[in-house]
Formats: sequence, C-alpha cells, structure tokens
Amino acid sequence: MRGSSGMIRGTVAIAVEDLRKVYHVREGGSWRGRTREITALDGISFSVAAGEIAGFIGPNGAGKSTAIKILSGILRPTSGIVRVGDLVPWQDRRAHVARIGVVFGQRTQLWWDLSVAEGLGLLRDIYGVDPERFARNRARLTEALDLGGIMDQSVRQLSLGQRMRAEIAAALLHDPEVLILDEPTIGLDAPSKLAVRAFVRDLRRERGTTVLLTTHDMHDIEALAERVIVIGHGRILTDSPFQDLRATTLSERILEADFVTEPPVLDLPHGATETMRDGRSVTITFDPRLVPAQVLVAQLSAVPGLDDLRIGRPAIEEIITRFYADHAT
Ligand SMILES: Nc1ncnc2c1ncn2[C@@H]1O[C@H](COP(=O)(O)OP(=O)(O)OP(=O)(O)O)[C@@H](O)[C@H]1O
Repeated sequence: MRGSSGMIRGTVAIAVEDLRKVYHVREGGSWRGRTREITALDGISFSVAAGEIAGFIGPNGAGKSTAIKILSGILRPTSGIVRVGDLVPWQDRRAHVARIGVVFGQRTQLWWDLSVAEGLGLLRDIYGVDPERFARNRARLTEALDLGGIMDQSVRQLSLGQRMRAEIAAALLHDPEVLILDEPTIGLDAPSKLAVRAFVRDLRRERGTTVLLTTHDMHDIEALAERVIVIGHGRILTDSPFQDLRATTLSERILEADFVTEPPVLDLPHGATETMRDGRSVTITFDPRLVPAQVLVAQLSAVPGLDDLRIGRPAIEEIITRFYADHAT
C-alpha cells in the first residue's frame, strides 16, 4: 500500500543503529575547568516501518529529546547510523527537512508576532512548497484542524490548544513522509488532547504518514501507538507491541474499598496484597487466578463499616511507572 507521500508501507521509514551521543560539559561551568562526559544515548537501535505510529517513551533524562534532535537533523551524534528514508539527517539536512515534519510541544516553529496565515506563508517559502500544493494543503489542514477562526490572529494571542493545532498544520504543509511529535499534547485540556489524537490517527490512515511520538501522557500512547519503544539511561529497555506491554499486567486487578470509618487491618488471602491505604479507603491488588474476585468481595463485605467497592484494571500510567521502576539502575 502506498501513502500519498509515495513511501511504500512495510518499508523502513526510520532506521537507527547503535546510536551514541556523548555530551561534554564543563565542570562548574567555568572555561578552565575539566570537562565531564554525559552519555545521553548509549548505543540504541530501532526501526520504524513506513505508516507505523511508534511511541518513544521513557522517564525524564532518558535520552528521548537527544534522539529526536538527531532524527530531526538538529544534532550530530557521536557515532552510529541513522537513516530517515534514504537520508542521513545531519548530512542531508536540506533534503531531510523537506521530507519530515516536527512538532515540539514546548517550542514554536511559527512566529510569535505574525498571524498564523503569515507564518504558514513563510514556511511555504522556506520549504519551497509549490503554490497549488500549498493552497490544497492549507485548505485541508484548516478544515481538519479547525483553524478558520484563528488564521488572522497572531501566534502570541493563541491559546495553547489553538497554537498546537497551528503547529501541527505548519509541520504538515509540505506533505512530510515522517512526522515527529515531541510532547504534542503537553498542557492541553482534555478536548484538545482528543482532537490532536484523532487528527494524528486520521493522518496515518488517510496518508500513510509514519509517526514517531514522544510523550509523558500514557493516554496518547494508548490512543495512538501500536508499538512502544521504551528508553532509559540512554538504552532501549523494550521495543514491543503496546498490547504486550499491557499484557505483562493483564491478569492483575485492583479492588478499591471505601469504609465509613477508618478500616481495620485486613487479613487478605494469598494472591491479594494491600497496596495503598488512604484515610477511609484501601486499595488491594490481586491476581484473579489465585483469588477469585467474588471471594475478596465476600470477605470485605463482612467487614463492618464497608461503604463501597470497585474492581478494575491497573491504569496504563501505573503499568509504565512500574516498568520504569523495575528497570531503574
Ligand atoms: N546540551 C546538553 N548538554 C549536556 N547534557 C545534556 C544536554 N542535553 C541533554 N543532556 C543530558 O543528556 C541526558 C538525556 O537528556 P534528554 O534531554 O535527551 O532526555 P529526555 O529523555 O528527553 O528527558 P525529558 O523527558 O526530561 O525531556 C540527560 O542526562 C541530560 O541532562
């Protein structure tokens, strides 16, 4: 299957092999002081297939931004191989930027004092997008991202959610084959997050765009990524389908019990553990293969003062937090 960008689905869009980046920082910031090495990327390898949405996640300081900057052509690695399509980002910069779109949630690629329309016009000139394609894409993106009402507003005046929609349009004006999203939903309210996720899903479906997504919001990952690359301390911790990551705790259930007064000490059966106690609420984690839910419910119902019971699965945030903790060195 071929996306409109021409990249054939199933081929490799992003290939990274044994990528290393070592920063040299002066101790104490002085010019004379000794330098210290910080290994931000310690030999990472992964690939992303054309048309795939891959989540790229990891705790603070893991090396994600460093990798994204190298993939965007902004930063040169210490060693290793990177190809986006058939280009080496930092060597073939001009051709590379014409083929990728990058959205940094924390920075703008538009101009604060220009209107959105003026900013998009400038990017058309910078990318050399031909007028017909520009008009077509601008119209399509204006509709899909609901930009009609803000085209003439200066970027400075936009709300965060409005600005993010404008940023996404700016990154896609030139029909890039690969879209790199770095924290695209950071600081957005719930409806804006949903709108960004829906747009990215449609983009991939309709145009076959390859997406590499960095985020700390696990709902972004859950909504979008079919594959998750987890990085920690500059190394790949896991690279697996999202479902596999989830399956590691699939059998686990959470029971929350609220009491009308402070709950007594609970004598729980094997397979059930009290994981939190907060005032009148107790959280119990259990494996239903060892303790059927109804056994626990029956036991808790017999405890005086029980007010409410809820059973659910662990939230995706919890799964990832535990995964990070298990791999911390
Ligand atoms: N310009 C720089 N000079 C020196 N060290 C740097 C530089 N940029 C990043 N680092 C260091 O490299 C390591 C990886 O940082 P990086 O910003 O890539 O992580 P990250 O995964 O993006 O983190 P976060 O989730 O907090 O954004 C950190 O130890 C960081 O302090």
